[in-house]
Amino acid sequence: MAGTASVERVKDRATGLDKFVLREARGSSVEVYLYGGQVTFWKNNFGHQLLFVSNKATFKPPKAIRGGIQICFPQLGSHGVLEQHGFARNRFWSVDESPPPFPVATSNCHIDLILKTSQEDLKMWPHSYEFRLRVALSPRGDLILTSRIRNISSDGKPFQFTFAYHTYFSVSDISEVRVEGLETLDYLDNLQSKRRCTEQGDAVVFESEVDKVYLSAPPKIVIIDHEKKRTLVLRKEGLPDVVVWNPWDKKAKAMPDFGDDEYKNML
Ligand SMILES: O=P(O)(O)OC[C@H]1O[C@@H](O)[C@H](O)[C@@H](O)[C@@H]1O
Repeated sequence: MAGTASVERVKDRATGLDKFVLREARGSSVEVYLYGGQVTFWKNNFGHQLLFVSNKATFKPPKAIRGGIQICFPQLGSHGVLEQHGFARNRFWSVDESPPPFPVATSNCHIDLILKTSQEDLKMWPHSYEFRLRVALSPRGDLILTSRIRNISSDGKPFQFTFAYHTYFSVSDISEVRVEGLETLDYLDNLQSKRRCTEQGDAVVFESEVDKVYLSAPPKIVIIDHEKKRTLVLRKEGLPDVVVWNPWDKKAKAMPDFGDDEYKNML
């Protein structure tokens, strides 16, 4: 029997935090927390959970939730004066009650969130902005994130920021995974002081720690998980670069909110 799509606000029992649960008629679902505006769960129409969340993730502010899709804003990584990956991932977002219209219609099953400048954040980052995030689930089970960032400072002075969807995908075994779409691209290697290199292989495979920023990547990237016999197709628009990161065993052990062996199951 086919159901209907729904969006429900619930208080998560385990974490005590508010989240939204989006459900589509054919069985897919998504969970998104107001904390961080973070998607932590995405199940497709075949019942597969596609995102990784660490068993050791703390859902306790001010620490970011280790897994799902973190919103890194206004700074990605350590490329600036702010804390690593900026502050948006550890702020409480609000529901955006009256989002401006979208140029093209998105799925009806969605939630609009917003993060605005606070007096406290102005001390660290003196710019007034509105960050609107729409999290939508399509009837096919696709997850679609759309971000709209607006400068609302009274003097109209432009500001710069970096921004990323820091996604943790769930994979069966990282050494059985390949990523297609990044071959032949130039990348900055964070493990070599951001040295610029060129990807040589015909796909990206994993045998050790990786922390690379692929420059001007194409709009379509494919993750092939041989063991799970699953192919995940990612499409992006307006975001040029792609970060590929896996901490591998040594760094995994050094992360307090990440299991020692969990690097095998995330990408
Ligand atoms: O521990 P954090 O702040 O969530 O960062 C995790 C990783 O995030 C990746 O995006 C970076 O490239 C890595 O360098 C970093 O270690």
